[in-house]
Amino acid sequence: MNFTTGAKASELLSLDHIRSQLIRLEDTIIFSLIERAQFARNAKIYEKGAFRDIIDFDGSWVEWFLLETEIFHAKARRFTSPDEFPFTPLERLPQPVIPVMTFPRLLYPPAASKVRVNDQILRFYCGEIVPGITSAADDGNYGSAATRDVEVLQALSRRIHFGMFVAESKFLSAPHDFIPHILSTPPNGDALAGLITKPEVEAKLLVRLGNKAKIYGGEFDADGKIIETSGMGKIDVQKIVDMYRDHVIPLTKVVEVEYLVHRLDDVPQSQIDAWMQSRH
Ligand SMILES: C=C(O[C@@H]1C=C(C(=O)O)C=C[C@H]1O)C(=O)O
Repeated sequence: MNFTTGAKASELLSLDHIRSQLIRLEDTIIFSLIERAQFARNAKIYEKGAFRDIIDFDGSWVEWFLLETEIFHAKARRFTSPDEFPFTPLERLPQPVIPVMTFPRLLYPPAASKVRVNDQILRFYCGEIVPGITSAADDGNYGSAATRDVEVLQALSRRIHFGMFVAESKFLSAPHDFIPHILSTPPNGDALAGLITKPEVEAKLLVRLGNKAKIYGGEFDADGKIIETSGMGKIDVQKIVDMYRDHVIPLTKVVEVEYLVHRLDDVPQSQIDAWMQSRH
């Protein structure tokens, strides 16, 4: 999200604006997956310790790429942006080498600081998505494949953690709907999930995603004439749709609910009372 346009927090937190950002992120994720699908699975790059003798690192080749990439990006202040959530623990990342920009405060920090699902993203992407979009071979392109993996992982992380902005937007639109379920003991996660779930939005997304993937994966001849529109020449389009249905959307909703569960942490009772009064 571009936070430096001078737009007001209320504009940045409008649900329509946030959803437009999610739609734009579909393009990034589809193209990044198409790029990864160019290379073989190269299963060795996901095995922890497989390159230990070469890189002196106990994790996988891809996890090493992720660490080194995020260390470099941290120097360029990437992770001071409100919608960036590194896979690498913050304490392992260096400080920016350029002055940090100021951003409008959109999320509620005591809630936002408690929601991180990058481990789940890494697990489903490496374990299920890569095998679904690559040939079960080893072409030796370990650097190229890992570079594309990092791009997909970072885009998926932004997309899924965007659920916090969605949750904040929905909360501020009707706090009285959410507060009783947040304050119940234990918090009523199912009720919160029911409030944030919009089946019609999800259904439209999956149709749009499939159509985009077919077009983006299409083939053109030397004269620019379209010769293939199934998208299957570059990637198994259905795997992209399945990824959103089975992982991206469900994990985004987990982020929304987890954020809401902590949305009243340290909030003064007077503010909660005022929100409850606002329902009239
Ligand atoms: C992101 C939203 O919240 C939920 C999650 C969605 C998703 O991950 O695509 C879509 C609709 C909702 O069920 C939203 O309402 O736009």
